[in-house]
Amino acid sequence: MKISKWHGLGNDFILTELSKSSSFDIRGAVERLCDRHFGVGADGVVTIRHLSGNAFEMRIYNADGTEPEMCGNATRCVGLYIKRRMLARGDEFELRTKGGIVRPKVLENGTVRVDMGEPRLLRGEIPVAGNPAEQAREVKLRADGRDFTAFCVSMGNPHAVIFVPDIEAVELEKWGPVLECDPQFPKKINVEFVEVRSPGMVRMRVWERGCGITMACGTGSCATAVAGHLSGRTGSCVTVLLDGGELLVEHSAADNHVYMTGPAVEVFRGELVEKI
Ligand SMILES: N[C@@H](CCC[C@H](N)C(=O)O)C(=O)O
Repeated sequence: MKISKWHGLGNDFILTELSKSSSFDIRGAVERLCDRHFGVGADGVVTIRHLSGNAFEMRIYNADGTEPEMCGNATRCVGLYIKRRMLARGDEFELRTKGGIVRPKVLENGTVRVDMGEPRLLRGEIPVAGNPAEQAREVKLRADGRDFTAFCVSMGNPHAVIFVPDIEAVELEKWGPVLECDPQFPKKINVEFVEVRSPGMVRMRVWERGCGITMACGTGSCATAVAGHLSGRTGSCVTVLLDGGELLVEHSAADNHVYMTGPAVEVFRGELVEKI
């Protein structure tokens, strides 16, 4: 099996391409592949399949083997993969995912801008317990004897954005796993702690569902930008400072879509020795 290793700001993936007719199911091997001692090592596995023209199917699996709906950093990696391998014409592609359709565009400087579509704000869409037709802007949470208020947003996958005065005081490894599994989130949730530095800049750290702490989260950055914008804490365009680097995210007033721009890096290409 041919693979390549990619990362978006240190959020790393094993990427493999499937043929149109392949019925190969990688799920059973994901945990082993992502193991940093006994496998290749990664936060997740991504498969892509060419459908037709510029349209591709993208699927993502977390390091624990679960299958989330969407992954922002992977969409940039897949965009650049398609362009480099010349799998389709031009610079703009359509990725069909379980969380909806997104459109990466490879820019002249090699970074990738992705149209991530519209954020979903209703409890029923995210999902968050409670009235499915209401928004979840002030969800009360508790972990380790502390109270938190989260602004929940789905970018195809679910996020709880928690604004804090001081990111350095956040005990991510302690609070993250508790909040991820709060019973108000029937599909669990990704947890972002965010310190607003200015209307155009935030510092964010993430606890990802199915992975734990990662160096960056693309969908989490988009959810953060939406929560910051709609709650009046930031403008519509923010630089998100992550452990692994920076993303630029715009929540457009013109079409209500979220646009994420940042790097994608191919680290190596290889072949798995073990048959999976
Ligand atoms: N790192 C990703 C998100 C990956 C999926 C997430 N762990 C989930 O379970 O929803 C990103 O860059 O968006």
